[in-house]
This record gives sequence, structure tokens and C-alpha cells, in this order.
Amino acid sequence: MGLLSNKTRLAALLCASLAPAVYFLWRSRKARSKRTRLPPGPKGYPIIGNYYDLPAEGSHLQYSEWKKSYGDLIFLSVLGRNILVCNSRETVMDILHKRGANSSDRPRMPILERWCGLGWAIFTWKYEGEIHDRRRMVFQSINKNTMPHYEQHMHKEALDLARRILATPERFLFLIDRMTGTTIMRIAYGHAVYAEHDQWIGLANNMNHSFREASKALGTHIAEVLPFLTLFPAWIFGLKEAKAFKTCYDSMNDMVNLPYNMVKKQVERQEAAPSMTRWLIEQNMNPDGSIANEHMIKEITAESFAAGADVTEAMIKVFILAMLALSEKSWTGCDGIEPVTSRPKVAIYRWLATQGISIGHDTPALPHQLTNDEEYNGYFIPAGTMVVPNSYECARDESIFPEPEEFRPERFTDGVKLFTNIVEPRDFAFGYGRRVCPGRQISDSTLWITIVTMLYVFDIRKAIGPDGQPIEPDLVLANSTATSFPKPFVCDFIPRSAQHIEILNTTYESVLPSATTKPSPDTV
Ligand code: HEM
Repeated sequence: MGLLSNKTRLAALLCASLAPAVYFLWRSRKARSKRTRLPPGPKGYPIIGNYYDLPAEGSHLQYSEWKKSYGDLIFLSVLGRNILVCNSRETVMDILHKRGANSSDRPRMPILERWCGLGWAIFTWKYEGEIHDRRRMVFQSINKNTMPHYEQHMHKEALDLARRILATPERFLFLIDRMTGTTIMRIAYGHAVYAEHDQWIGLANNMNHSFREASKALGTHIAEVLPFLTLFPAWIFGLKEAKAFKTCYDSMNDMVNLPYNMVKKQVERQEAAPSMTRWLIEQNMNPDGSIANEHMIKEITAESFAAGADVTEAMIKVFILAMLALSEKSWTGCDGIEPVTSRPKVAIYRWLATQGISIGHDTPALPHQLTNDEEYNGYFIPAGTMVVPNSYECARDESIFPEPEEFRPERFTDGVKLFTNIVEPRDFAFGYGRRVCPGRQISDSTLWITIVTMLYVFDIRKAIGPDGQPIEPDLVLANSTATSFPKPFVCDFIPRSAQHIEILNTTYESVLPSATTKPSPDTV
């Protein structure tokens, strides 16, 4: 006779067979109860979710509008992808900074990775593996030893920009574009640009242009949210888009390989100018002359160039717009600016964000992604949720920045020193938590040196139209490409005095005198 009676055995059998069913029922109830604790958001449709609630461009405006109904946290779902929008500085900081250990991944960017050939760029990666080494490479090559060298070049390029604007003020937009390219080119590769149409800059322009076109093409692309579609060839979804993606793919490839190979040859000949690439090659050189981590060096320097040039250009153009917005109002910092004491650039970062600068495709900043489930203020946020920080809304918080549309440097500085008790706009201009921009020191210095130089030489005013009235610039940025830019605009650059011009010219000659005459020996 067994140890258990037949009745007990039957009961045990019943329990054993029911247990999984009970367990799954319990789990689904738990999950359902958790789901009911999701943050609020607009009710979507089955399967497609909020697909049609989001505009094709300017999503930050829609997020800000929803804030009135749903508050600081908004939960959306688009074709199965969960999205959490952080609509205030507090929620952005809580989720992306304080909980950075769980919020530092990126959502997959399947089109950029597969069709546009950007799988090597860390901004598309999860926060794991080699990304730490690559971010470290950027930090190590922008250090206290290399920074003074880079700053000399920034200074030279800013003075050069002022001289060129003096000669042909109507070309100022093109000249700013050129100047940011040449500055970052110097820093990344040590390449000096002399000719108007430099081959290296041409390469970079091709890359930037093709990336913008590809970004436009991926705008509403279904494969963005259904990654398996990128297993098919892009052309079956449209020839025009496929062409844009392919051009992007090829130009990225050129940018990764050609400048790097050139610098490598220069290092072998001991002729390389100081740069991120030279520094990284030297640091990774093996005793037999081979270079360790070569793929990382060439990819991270190409990414630094790509990440830096466009946004810095946008920032400087926004600064000019800001000067026009400031117009007749008095601001002590503008008049006879003291280069090292006044710090209007923090105002630019905030104002730029209020204008909806978008870094990353049509989101107010690059999105992050949750690695694991998260609990926040009683809400449940599932693993894999894409977190979108609405920096646009953060910069417009009226409790911190009254009349946020106004460009008012006096919020941050009395014209002599920077206030210490301010909310630092750089905290939201350069991203968040563990994914914060590793190149911010470079951009910060470039922007600062350029602003100071321009304000020293010029009074920047609204252009006067044929009717004798000032031409009002459009302050709304053109959105929806990788980085948003001011729409083309006109303005007047009025030199402050003959003495200011003389000082500009003598300073230009004295900063890095060798950089003005030596032609570039290498072509790519
Ligand atoms: C004014 C100029 C710049 C602005 C406003 C800017 C802003 C940003 C922002 C908002 C992010 C996303 C951060 C996040 O995910 O939370 C980012 C990422 C990045 N930036 Fe910048 N950036 C600028 C210039 C530069 C420069 C000059 C470099 C290189 C030297 C650079 C390299 C990068 C890289 C490599 C990433 C990807 C980091 C990652 O995904 O881990 N950026 N930047």
C-alpha cells in the first residue's frame, strides 16, 4: 500500500495540474493590475496604439500640449513600442539621472543601423560592451593636455570667421557652416582647411547631407517600429528612400576610413598635427608598430566629427538669431563685452531648447530605453520602454524661466559673473545620465570662443528691408532632420569700430601663425 490514500493522491494530482493555470492567472492579473498603473496618456487604438496621434514632425509640441491634460509623465504606445515622455525637469532628472543604471540603453534604430550603415555609431547602441571603451576614448582624447591645443584652433577659426564675415557679410550662413566643419575637422583629424572647397570638408559635407536626407526619408518609415522589415532590401519600400539610405551608407563608410587612413600615414611619417585621432593612435600603438583597437579609433573619431559639426553649427546660428531677438533691449554683456567675464552662452543653450532644437530624429533629445521594469511615483513602467526627455518643455518651465520665449541673458549673469543658484541649461542641452554628450567640453569652448569673438567685432542687427523697416527673422527652427536649424535668414553685421577691426587682424596673425600659411599636403 502506498503512503498516500487514493483520495489524497487525487487531490495532489488535481493541485499539480491546476497549479500552472493558477500561476498564469495570478501573473496575468498582476500584470493587468500593473498595467492599470501605467502613467496616463492618450488612449490609442488596438495594435497601432497612438500611431496617428503623433505628428509627422514637431512631436515635442504635441508632448507639451498633452502635458496640459496628462501631466509630467505621459505613456504612449506606437505599434507595440512603449514610449514614456518626461515632460518636466524633475521627471527627466529622476528617471534618466537618478535611475541611470536602468535607463541608459537606446531603443533600436534599425534603419540607421542596417540600411544607413550606422551600426558602428555608439549613439545607436545599448549601454553595454564596447560602448564604455569608446566613450572613454572621447573623454581621454579631450583632456587637459589636449584642450589648450584645440582651443587655439577654435580661436583661430573664430577670428577667421569674423574676417570672412567682414569681407562678405551676406554669406554668413555658409561661412558659419564652413567654420564649424573646419574646427571639428581640426580637432578630430588635425587637418587644416585653407581652400574654399577642401576635399576633406567635401567628404564631411557629403556625409552630413546624406545623413539629413536619410533622416528625412526615415521620418515616418514603418521599419523604424517593425525592425524585422529591415531584413528585406530597402528598395521594396520605395526607390527614393532606398537611394537616400544607400548614399548615406557609402558616405559614412568613406568618412570612417579615408581621413583615418590619412592621419595614420602622417603619424608613420611623424608629420601628424595634434588631434583626437593622432592622440588615440599613439596611445594604442603596439611595440611592433601595429595599432590596437583600430576599428574603435576610426569609428569613434568619425562619430565625433559627425556628432559635433552639425549641432555646433546649429548652435552658432541660433546665437545670431538670439542676438536679433534681443534687438533693441539693453544688455550690458553685448556692448563692449569682456571676453572672460560675461557668459551669455548658457542663455543660448536654454533658448535653443525653447525653440525646439531636436537632436536625433524628431524627438526633443536622443531617446533612452529602460533595461528592466521600473516603478516611479506609484506607476509601473515596463522594461524596454523608450524614454523621451522633452528638453523643449524643460527649457520653458515658467516657474524657473518666466516668459520663456524671451531671450534674456540676465537670467543667468549680471554681465560680470554667472549666477551660481541657476538651473543650468547645459544640463538639458547635452543630454542625460550615463549617455550625456562626451564632446560637450569641445562644443562649449567652441561656442564660447565664437560668441565672444563675434560680439567683440560686430554689432549684430536686424537687416533693413526695402521699405526701410527691420526684417523680422523667423525664430521657429526648421525641425525634423537629425538636428534642427534656423531657417535661412538675413541680418546686418556692423563692425564696432576701425580699432576693433585692427585688433581682429593683429590677433588673427598672432594666434597660431603657422596655421595661416602652410598648405595641406594630403588629399583623401
Ligand atoms: C553644441 C554641440 C553639441 C550638442 C548640443 C550635443 C548634444 C548631445 C546630446 C543631447 C546627446 C544625447 C545625449 C543623451 O542620450 O542623453 C549627444 C550625444 C553624443 N554626442 Fe554630442 N553634442 C554636441 C557636440 C558634440 C561633439 C563636439 C562631440 C564629439 C567630440 C559629440 C559627441 C557625441 C557622441 C559620441 C554622442 C553619443 C553618446 C552616446 O550615445 O553614448 N557631441 N550629444
